[in-house]
Amino acid sequence: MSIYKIIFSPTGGTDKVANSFVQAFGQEAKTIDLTDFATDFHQISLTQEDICMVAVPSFGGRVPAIAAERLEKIRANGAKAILIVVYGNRAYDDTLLELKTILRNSGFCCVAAVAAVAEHSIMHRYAQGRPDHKDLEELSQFAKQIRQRIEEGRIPDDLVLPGSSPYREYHGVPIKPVTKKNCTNCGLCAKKCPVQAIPLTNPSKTDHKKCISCMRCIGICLTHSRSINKILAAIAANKMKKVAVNPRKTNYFSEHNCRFVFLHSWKPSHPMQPLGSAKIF
Ligand SMILES: Cc1cc2nc3c(=O)[nH]c(=O)nc-3n(C[C@H](O)[C@H](O)[C@H](O)COP(=O)(O)O)c2cc1C
Repeated sequence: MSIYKIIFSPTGGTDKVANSFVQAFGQEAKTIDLTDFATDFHQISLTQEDICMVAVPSFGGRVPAIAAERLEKIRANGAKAILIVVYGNRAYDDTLLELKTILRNSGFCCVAAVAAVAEHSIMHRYAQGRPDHKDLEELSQFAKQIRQRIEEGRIPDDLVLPGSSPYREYHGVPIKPVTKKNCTNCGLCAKKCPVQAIPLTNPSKTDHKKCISCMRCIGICLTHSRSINKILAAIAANKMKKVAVNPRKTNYFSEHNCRFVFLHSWKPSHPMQPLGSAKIF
């Protein structure tokens, strides 16, 4: 039996949440990086004994299309999946439901799910500093309970998750990173761009049609040479104010026919709120 972290985390927020799960399983995990365009995902074949934490951010209330495309290529052969969706305090809409559908089609057995909050990777004023230590402690408690359930063979035949189909429409956001004059053409952003939108030798020629605005190139640039239009970002952030400003709590799902499972030893660190909806993302 192997533990896998199957992850799409352009700027690291999703990874923080996934790691708290992986650690709670107390066994070293193998990483399958869904941002890596060079991996042949068709070659990945798992077994029924394997346990996988599958973690993606919510982009526009959906699974990022490129992550979905790569997940669909994996042959799971009944491997168990714990679904982890991370969002920037607006809403995750249909992301969990979509992820479940993708994973089931790839042959995963969906055991449990979580929707957690991390700092918004475009509008950093939302969910700043999250996941915080309370979030991570809660997540780790939940992960330990799920590990125990798996050991005892208590696996739901159908994990009931929020969301509806047809899924929320998402056509990307108009905020695209650009290159500043101090760029050294080192090529790191091109090598790490999940969708190969940046040419290796000329980052200023970024293909905005391919770009998914994931913000990875900004986060990893050693010379801080990539940025987004701050005015556009501020306008978008203001539009989201009503739905994203109050801290949301983590949602946990682990039982057949049960929407939110509150564990007895578990207390929410952030107030309950209805899922928000905003016109942008
Ligand atoms: C293009 C894009 C779209 C996003 N859409 C949403 C959204 O619909 N709802 C939300 O709450 N957060 C949204 N976010 C915020 C991310 O889900 C959140 O910041 C997440 O932690 C990013 O994952 P990462 O740090 O692993 O890259 C979006 C971020 C990006 C870059």
